[in-house]
Amino acid sequence: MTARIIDGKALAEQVRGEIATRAAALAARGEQPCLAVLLIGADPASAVYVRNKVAGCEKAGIRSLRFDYSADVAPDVVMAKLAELNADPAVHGILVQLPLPPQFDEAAVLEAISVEKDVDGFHAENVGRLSQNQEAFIPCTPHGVMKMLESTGVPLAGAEAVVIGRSNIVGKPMAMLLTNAGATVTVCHSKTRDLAFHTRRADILVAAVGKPRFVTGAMIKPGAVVIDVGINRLTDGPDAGKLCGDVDFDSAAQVAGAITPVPGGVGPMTITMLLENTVISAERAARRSGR
Ligand SMILES: Nc1nc2c(c(=O)[nH]1)N[C@@H](CN(C=O)c1ccc(C(=O)N[C@@H](CCC(=O)O)C(=O)O)cc1)CN2
Repeated sequence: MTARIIDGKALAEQVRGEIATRAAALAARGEQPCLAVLLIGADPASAVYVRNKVAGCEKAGIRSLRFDYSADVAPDVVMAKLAELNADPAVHGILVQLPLPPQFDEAAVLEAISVEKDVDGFHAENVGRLSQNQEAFIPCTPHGVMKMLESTGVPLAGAEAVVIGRSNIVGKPMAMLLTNAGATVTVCHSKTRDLAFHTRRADILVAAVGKPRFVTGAMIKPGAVVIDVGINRLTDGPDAGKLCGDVDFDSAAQVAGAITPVPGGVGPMTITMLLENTVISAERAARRSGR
């Protein structure tokens, strides 16, 4: 079998077109969507992601505000900026790019963002709402994965889904979304005994481990949908300098029914869902002010 490729770049383009239409309609009603992005420190990957978020906003007709801080900035300075942005009615979305330097208490920073403007969906209240299947901002990467799964037409209700990874950003919200959609979900992680026993049972396999080419074809059920959330830069070997996922694409594509590539899979959908959450927040603000 050779798997069908789930093209995240193409899907992202299509969804971004719809987002731009919604943003233009809001602007015409006097509520131009606006996203504030805070980048702390000089992590090169974070700088790329923030640049891409700002560029994505511009293309979709979303205003963006960018605030850059040195790695040694005092947490109080960032907290004061968040309070200012929370109070600004022209700002609909606020995000702090992760990871943060060590002097920061990540949970405290994420909780300092207003729940209504938490377009990353990392605030504990949004996480709680998602776990109860209530309306909430959904974290962008797992939300993008759900859109990709929908695009394949694979039935989620009753499916066996296995998520490898239990991070707050991807693994846990991914498991909640799949559960809410009716899948039977197993969450595997570094302490899981006999990982392959679980992965080989999965109709839907989501890999978010952070280990290059960790999931091989031998660990995949024939015909499964394989979603690769990993983004790893290889440091040695013939592919040094290249990006790869957590899935060994070549062997996995021989077994899976459908698979996401890296790059060009889940990554582009992550930023797309951020843009959508910002537009949703602006639509709610417009409704509240009767526009
Ligand atoms: N505040 C947040 N911080 C982080 C998040 C997040 O959702 N919110 N997620 C990740 C990083 N991330 C977005 O911030 C992100 C990662 C990757 C991509 C992407 O488009 N990847 C491309 C490859 C890009 C490259 O060349 O490096 C791809 O997979 O095709 C977008 C966003 C951690 N921090």
